[in-house]
Amino acid sequence: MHVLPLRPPSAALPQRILLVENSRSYTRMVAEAIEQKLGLPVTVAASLAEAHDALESHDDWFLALTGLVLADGNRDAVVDFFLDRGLPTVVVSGVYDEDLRRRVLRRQIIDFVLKNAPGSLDYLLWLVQRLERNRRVSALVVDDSSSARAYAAALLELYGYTVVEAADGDAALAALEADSTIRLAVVDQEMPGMQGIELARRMRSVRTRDRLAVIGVSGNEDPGLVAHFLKNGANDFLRKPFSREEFFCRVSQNIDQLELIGSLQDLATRDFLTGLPNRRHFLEQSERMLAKLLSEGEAITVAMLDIDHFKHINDTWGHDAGDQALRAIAAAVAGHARPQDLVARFGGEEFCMLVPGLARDEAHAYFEGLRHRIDTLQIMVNEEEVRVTVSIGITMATPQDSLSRLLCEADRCLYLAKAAGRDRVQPSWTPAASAA
Ligand SMILES: Nc1nc2c(ncn2[C@@H]2O[C@H](COP(=O)(O)OP(=O)(O)OP(=O)(O)O)[C@@H](O)[C@H]2O)c(=O)[nH]1
Repeated sequence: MHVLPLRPPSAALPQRILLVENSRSYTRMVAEAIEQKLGLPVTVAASLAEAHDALESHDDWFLALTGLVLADGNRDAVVDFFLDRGLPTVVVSGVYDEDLRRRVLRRQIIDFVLKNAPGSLDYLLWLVQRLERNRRVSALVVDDSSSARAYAAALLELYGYTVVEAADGDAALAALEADSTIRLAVVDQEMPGMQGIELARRMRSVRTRDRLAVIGVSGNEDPGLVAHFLKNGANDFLRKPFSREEFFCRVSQNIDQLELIGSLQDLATRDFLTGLPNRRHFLEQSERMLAKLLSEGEAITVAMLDIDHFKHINDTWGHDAGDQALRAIAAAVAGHARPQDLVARFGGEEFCMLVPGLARDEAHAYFEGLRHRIDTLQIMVNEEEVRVTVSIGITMATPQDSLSRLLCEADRCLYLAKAAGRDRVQPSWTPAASAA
């Protein structure tokens, strides 16, 4: 089904955050903000002893946020406590001390956040969300130097990314082709064979800017290098040697941008209520798919589906119940569709589908199956079961067909299905006796 990829459910990954601080007002504020704005569970502890008990009582830890001065330990003892347990850790400190900051960041601590600085809570929330999401992002590190590769890979892993390494351009292109989850590539310029700029150009020809961020890296002082990288498709550039903070900022900014593009694309192409592709997206996709399938001589069925007496559901159980029914039916439509089918919420209570590769009888049976699937849906509203039925009009493309004629014809059949009593599939042809 050509539904845009939904983000994999977060629930599959550990979500719990341990917040360790002796100031109750601070822990309350941070815990509330994380739970309400990010929807992640927070457990609060005021000492290492309480942190120990908390860690024992759950097994779904994702991150620790900790102060450095606690009743039963401070500074290195606190850092050791979390690092010994292998828990990704962010230090939240009440005092600005540059030596301390540097010392802490030399350890495997993710970040050092100043507690009372302006904007610090917003930064902390952004950081937690970024780290949470990074776990679903793969990053490719391309460098012929194994030590440089290991350095960048270790930093990316510290920030939660899944890392794929490549020692040259060809291996990088092969990795990119094999793994569609790679969203970020950190590419060194000075490599034998294909250099970084050429690799950036070739990567860009196979992955557009909305799907992959490329960061060029080089120790070369050549002043033209940055522009050269950017003109060849890189999004950003880092000069070696870079600090881990600079690295993290650049990487995060690029991934943030990629996500922003993704959510704008979602807004433009998805129906907000049901998550299905919207009418405009369906029409664009279908035009392209129809032309291709017709040229290949493939059978194509177009269907319009409308919920029966939907006004009655709204009037009887309320608009929210109507919305719930719409979501349930959308999920049934999406669940019935095969990977090659196009589906959309076409308007109010109307859905549309383009289904390739089925002969008349098969198409009829396919939509009968969908009608039955919706008939048997159990939609619970205020502990009451609401049943819904749908009417479906279907038609098949002829060799020179147009999308607008197919949609009109499916709509005409839908009207006939309604007129004949609803809860039925009405083909534009006379079904063989054994069909459906
Ligand atoms: N809850 C909810 N209702 C919607 C939405 N979009 C459209 N509707 C309602 O859908 C109903 C459509 O009603 P009608 O076009 O009269 O059709 P119907 O009641 O389904 O009757 P038939 O199609 O003739 O079986 C109207 O009451 C709209 O307000 C929506 O997003 N949410």
